[in-house]
Amino acid sequence: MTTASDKPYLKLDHVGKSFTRAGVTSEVLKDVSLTIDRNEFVSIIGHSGCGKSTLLNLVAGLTQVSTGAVLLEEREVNSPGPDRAVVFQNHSLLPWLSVYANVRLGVDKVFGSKKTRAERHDWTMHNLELVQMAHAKDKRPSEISGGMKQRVGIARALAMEPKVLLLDEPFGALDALTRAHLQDSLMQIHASLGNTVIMITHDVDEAVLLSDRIVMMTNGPSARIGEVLTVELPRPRKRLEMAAHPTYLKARESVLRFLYERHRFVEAA
Ligand SMILES: Nc1ncnc2c1ncn2[C@@H]1O[C@H](COP(=O)(O)OP(=O)(O)OP(=O)(O)O)[C@@H](O)[C@H]1O
Repeated sequence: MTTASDKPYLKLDHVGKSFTRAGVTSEVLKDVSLTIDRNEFVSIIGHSGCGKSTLLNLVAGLTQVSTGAVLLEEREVNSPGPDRAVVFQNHSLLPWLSVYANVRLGVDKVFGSKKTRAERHDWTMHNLELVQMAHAKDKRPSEISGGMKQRVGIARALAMEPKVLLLDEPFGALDALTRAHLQDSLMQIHASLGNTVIMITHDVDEAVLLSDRIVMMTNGPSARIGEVLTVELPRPRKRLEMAAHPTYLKARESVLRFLYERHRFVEAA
């Protein structure tokens, strides 16, 4: 018997994407198929320029597929929507608004007719508290650090209660310590809210620590999924315990071998 839970939550069905510029067509992605379960945390890793952001933009609905389809709960995705929130590497907060107003903007957009003003205020504060930024609610983006801006960007995305959270190298521009703190926060948020997350990263340790599965892309052009690794580590995961865990080390080695042996990046001449 088929039940609702048997159906794929998010499905990339033979997705291809080409861009045409000045009459020249280049195929970036070719025949990418993947199904992602509700609550799953999936990382996408691959060399620079292989098409990771393109893939995320297709799921976000910011770009259209050339072939195949993206389906969320069996409905085709072909435009952006609040059910899929994106957090970019370069925090995209509105500089003239306070931290609070940046999050509240998204809350009003999604819940304007469903929640009262007081409820929208409480929900905004709740999400700022989730990322430990409530104390800075009245500050402008220029008055807070890069890590804090990224926290606010995540709060803004979470506050919209998206079905899928799309993270495009969210911690890429941060120092190692801040990055570690935010990774820990993200793991806690994922554990308590059970979001479905797709995260692009270049950081092998980040991918192994956070993910249920790691999708490894081949080099472009015409990039495809080369391998998918399931990370069989129990949760909650503690970074210090993981560092010496045999499963962690094995997963890390598999990803490194994929990237640096089997699909080594060769700079175009
Ligand atoms: N709008 C566009 N028009 C034309 N080409 C594009 C467009 N967007 C992306 N591309 C091309 O698609 C390829 C993949 O780009 P994409 O940004 O998806 O790669 P990436 O894997 O995310 O790279 P990085 O890791 O460096 O961020 C590149 O060759 C890029 O030039």
